[in-house]
Amino acid sequence: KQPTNKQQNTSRKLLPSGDMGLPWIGETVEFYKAQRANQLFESFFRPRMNKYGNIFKTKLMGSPTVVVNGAAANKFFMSNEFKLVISSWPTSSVELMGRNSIMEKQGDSHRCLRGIITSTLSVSGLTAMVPRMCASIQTHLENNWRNHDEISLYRSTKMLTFTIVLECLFGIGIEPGSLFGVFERVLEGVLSPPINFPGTKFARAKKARSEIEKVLVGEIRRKREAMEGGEEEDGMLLSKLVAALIRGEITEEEVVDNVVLLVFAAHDTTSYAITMTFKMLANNPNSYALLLKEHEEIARNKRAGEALTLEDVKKMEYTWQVARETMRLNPPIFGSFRKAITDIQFEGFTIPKGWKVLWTTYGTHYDEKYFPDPMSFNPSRFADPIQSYAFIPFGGGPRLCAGYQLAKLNILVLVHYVVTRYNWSLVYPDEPIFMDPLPFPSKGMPIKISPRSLA
Ligand code: HEM
Repeated sequence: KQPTNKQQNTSRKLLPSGDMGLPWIGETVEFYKAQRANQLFESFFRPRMNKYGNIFKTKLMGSPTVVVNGAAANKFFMSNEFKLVISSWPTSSVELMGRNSIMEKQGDSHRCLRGIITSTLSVSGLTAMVPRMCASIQTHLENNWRNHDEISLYRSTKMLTFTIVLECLFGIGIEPGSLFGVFERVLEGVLSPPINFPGTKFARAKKARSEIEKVLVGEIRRKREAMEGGEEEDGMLLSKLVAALIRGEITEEEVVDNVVLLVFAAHDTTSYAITMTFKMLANNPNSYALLLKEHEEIARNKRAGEALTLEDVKKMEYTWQVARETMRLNPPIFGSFRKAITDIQFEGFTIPKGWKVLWTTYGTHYDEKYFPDPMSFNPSRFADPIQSYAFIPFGGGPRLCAGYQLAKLNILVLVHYVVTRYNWSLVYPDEPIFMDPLPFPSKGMPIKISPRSLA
């Protein structure tokens, strides 16, 4: 008896077949080529989804990998973290972030670290953070934007995000510019091949990582001494981590590795989200007019020099719709790998233990089933509830982005100060986006700026 179409497709998708490219490499070359050109969806995922459906098999970097798309698959694989799958990072990331960072943790130790990190982003944590963030952003604009008529928005937001994570989240004061370059060197190696020969990106990153370690260990020990001498926990993440260290719940290596990981997780993601938000606003003047009205109203109710509050940020509803629509169309992270820790049955498919699973943001963000007319920029679609697990720039389940609230604050507060204080325009409206491995504007998105005051 002939198998039905569905069965034919199913066995084809999951059989290790001859059209999967070379035995070890599989489709890795095609994948990387598409990634570098920021064409992962158009050149890699979409053609295969058209041919095989939302779930298909490929082979990437030596691993049989099942690519999954759609809200049901996202929900299944994300919420079954630790039960059926675990997150799976390349060797270079693990070596550079450290084996003790949250991304390598499972079960109770994951819960413990995550609890400490997210406790700084509770309502009371965020209430205290908003004025600190306003101060960091205004200082940054004062030092890097004032008296300039052109700046690189991407470069500027990278430096700013770095400062915000250290100053506003951890409470580690830094000299502007110091450590930034060293961290950048670590980040450049995070997804490069793990070849530790002099001159390779990975070797440079390893060296930079040990420089950072020295500085951080110094900070941690100073903080520990002060807290053991009676200094109160100040609500910042460094003091919360050191308090847990003193209580014996975590180790010094865990503190170091998680500082490095959080800077990494925050850095290119938030700065890309911010630069693309400005790009979308430049290309959609009607949206910009609405957004500007929202911020002018908030600014008019403030005295000169008065910082924003969490209440003000909550009023930036349309701006958050713009930012979400921007991340739907331009997700900073294209997806993430998992490893099956047991044989998995999903929608009639069997995914054997040890295989990789790759969920992608594009697969649901560009699906008209969830987002009608998916390629058009329409921020107000977020005025209505969105089906769960269809909008996933921050992932979902137990590994949902732990810095989601920080990223949101960073985007909204920066947009506020820029649009109320500057006229701006893109230098290259059609600037291409590259990926290595995260997306970035190829020329750093220069913008022309001039000061403006409220009418
Ligand atoms: C627009 C900005 C950001 C985006 C798009 C983003 C996206 C993501 C995504 C997709 C994940 C899940 C990865 C997976 O499932 O494998 C994730 C995890 C994570 N993110 Fe973010 N992120 C952003 C900003 C931040 C910031 C600012 C921080 C912290 C300072 C942060 C910290 C983390 C951490 C710690 C995890 C791992 C959570 C865990 O394993 O429990 N992220 N992020």
